Amino acid sequence: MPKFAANLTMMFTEVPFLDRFEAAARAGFKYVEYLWPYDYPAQELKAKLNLHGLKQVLFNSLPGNIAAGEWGVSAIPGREEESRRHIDLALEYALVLECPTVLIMGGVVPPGQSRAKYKQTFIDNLRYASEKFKPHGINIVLEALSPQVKENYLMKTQDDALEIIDLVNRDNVFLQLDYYHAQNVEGNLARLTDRVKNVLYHVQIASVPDRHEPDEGEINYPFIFNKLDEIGYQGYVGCEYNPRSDTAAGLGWFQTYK
Ligand SMILES: O=C(O)[C@@H](O)C(=O)CO
Ligand SMILES: [Mg+2]
Repeated sequence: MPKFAANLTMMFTEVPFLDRFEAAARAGFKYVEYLWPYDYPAQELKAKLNLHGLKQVLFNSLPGNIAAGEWGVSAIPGREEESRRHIDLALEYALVLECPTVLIMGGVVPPGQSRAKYKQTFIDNLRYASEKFKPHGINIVLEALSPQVKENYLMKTQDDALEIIDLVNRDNVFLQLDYYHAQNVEGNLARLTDRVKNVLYHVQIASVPDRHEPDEGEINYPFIFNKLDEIGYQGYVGCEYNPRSDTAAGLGWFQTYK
């Protein structure tokens, strides 16, 4: 049975961020993930996790200048120093939070720029991250994002991410499969799951097309959860969706899994 993690960036937004840990625990979650921890001291976040008996399973490296359209700097040529600062900071947080996995954000490739150069920059920075994280047993994941959410992101399909994982060629760099993005771009989710199973390390879910609870829309999630069991997936499943209304009221789908 999948181990579900509440995504505290999207869920429980009825309460301030630091109160979402308690709300997730009350709703029956044992695991949490969220985009970025950096607005808070790591020790303060760890205290919240401990207080509510939660384990942090994922967070991201910094995104760069979101207002300027950035979504990660680790693939941007000329921003290597900044990328490595982001990676070092992510490691500091991962150690305090005892978080086993960090998503390294790649970047948007502006139209007209060389995708090959962005890819190579990302590979170089990922090798830096891999070496830094390796002695601590921390893993890296890469995620493909659909254009609906982030146009011109370096990785749009799972194959884009798989190619980079292959070229990085390090044993602590894996795939984060977000079924919401995968359905937007690729579909064929059961076969896709089989195809990526050897590098699959984190999963995220939401309905398509509306990115709500996984109990509506065009993806049959009970079937996908069985599929994950069938391939022996041992990782976490992040609930990265925008609740239709009240988060707790929308958790009917979760009752059979907690
Ligand atoms: O799917 C998403 O948007 C997130 O998982 C994320 O990490 C943003 O890059
Ligand atoms: Mg995602």
